[in-house]
Amino acid sequence: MNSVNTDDQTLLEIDDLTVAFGDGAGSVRAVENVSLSVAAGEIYALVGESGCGKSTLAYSMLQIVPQPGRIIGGDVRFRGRGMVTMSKRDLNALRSAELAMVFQGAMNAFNPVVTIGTQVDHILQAHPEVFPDPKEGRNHFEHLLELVQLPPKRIWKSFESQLSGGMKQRVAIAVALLLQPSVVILDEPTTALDVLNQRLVIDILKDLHRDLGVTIVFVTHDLAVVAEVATRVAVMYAGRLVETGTVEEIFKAERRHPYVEALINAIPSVLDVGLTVEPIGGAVPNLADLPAGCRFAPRCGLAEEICQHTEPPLLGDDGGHLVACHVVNRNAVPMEVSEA
Ligand SMILES: Nc1ncnc2c1ncn2[C@@H]1O[C@H](COP(=O)(O)OP(=O)(O)OP(=O)(O)O)[C@@H](O)[C@H]1O
Repeated sequence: MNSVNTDDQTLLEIDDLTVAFGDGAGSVRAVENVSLSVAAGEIYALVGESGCGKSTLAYSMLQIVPQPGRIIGGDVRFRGRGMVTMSKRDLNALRSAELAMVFQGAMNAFNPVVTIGTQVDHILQAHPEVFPDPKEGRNHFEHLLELVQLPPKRIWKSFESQLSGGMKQRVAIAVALLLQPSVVILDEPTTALDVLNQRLVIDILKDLHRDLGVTIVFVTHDLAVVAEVATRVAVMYAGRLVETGTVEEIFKAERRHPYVEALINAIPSVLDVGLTVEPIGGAVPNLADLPAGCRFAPRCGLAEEICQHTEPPLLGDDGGHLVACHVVNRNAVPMEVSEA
């Protein structure tokens, strides 16, 4: 398991955030009343099955929620500055200086008709404030390519079509780091890769964190990756947070959300001893037709009467390990409604 950086300076705060797609009766809330905070130096994982709202939450961190999505409640703060009402100009400045994203399917992120080097030069020309001397910027990019284990000279002259999927993913990571952001957000960085490239990307994320000190937020459905890379975890289910805590708290805790328990049991590689794999029965509910009460109740072996009609609050202890489950929390005292 990984240690948590003791520098608890908060960089990114999600405060009671709600993001909706569509209007009126057809509207769904992909993210609902989510609060969490990411401290400098963390590797923060957003986890959950497909459709739980992870990507939407990640996009919210940069204020790039795609249409017809919009933030209808709460705020996102970077170093204490509210981003939801920030001017476009300030947002752009903040994004290029502090926040970068590697999108899901980064393989198609490049312009196919110009070389990678030319694309990097364009970024450097657009941001002379970061590297007044473009040579310095190029040297930095070469260094980043070395960190992502790619040959700088060859990559500089390459067109996208000359790179494998795994190489493109790593070039996309290097490009995201070009302007020396404080935080890089990666959406499913290992998902589209074969096993060898997944392994490589996991190692590279750890190296980048160690060598550059960059704060990493990544979206994944793979708890095995979380166990190996992350320091802190937020687990989402049907748009809501169901559990947050350090990696140790999530994997070792006795008080754990049944959904997280099920995710862990579905992935034997993250377990200490050889328990059998148990796929999670059922599916994430349609956000337009949510069950009353706990959203996980229809799939939950622990569900009781209260779970059928009352949404469980996220409750925690002083350590910040929070769980939203009536049954699991019943005997854990003292507890208070709290933010992650
Ligand atoms: N562009 C969109 N238009 C309409 N609804 C959307 C759009 N994007 C997301 N949603 C809604 O938000 C929900 C959550 O989507 P999101 O992509 O954030 O989930 P996710 O957990 O990242 O899933 P995945 O791993 O499949 O990307 C979707 O199930 C859908 O209901």
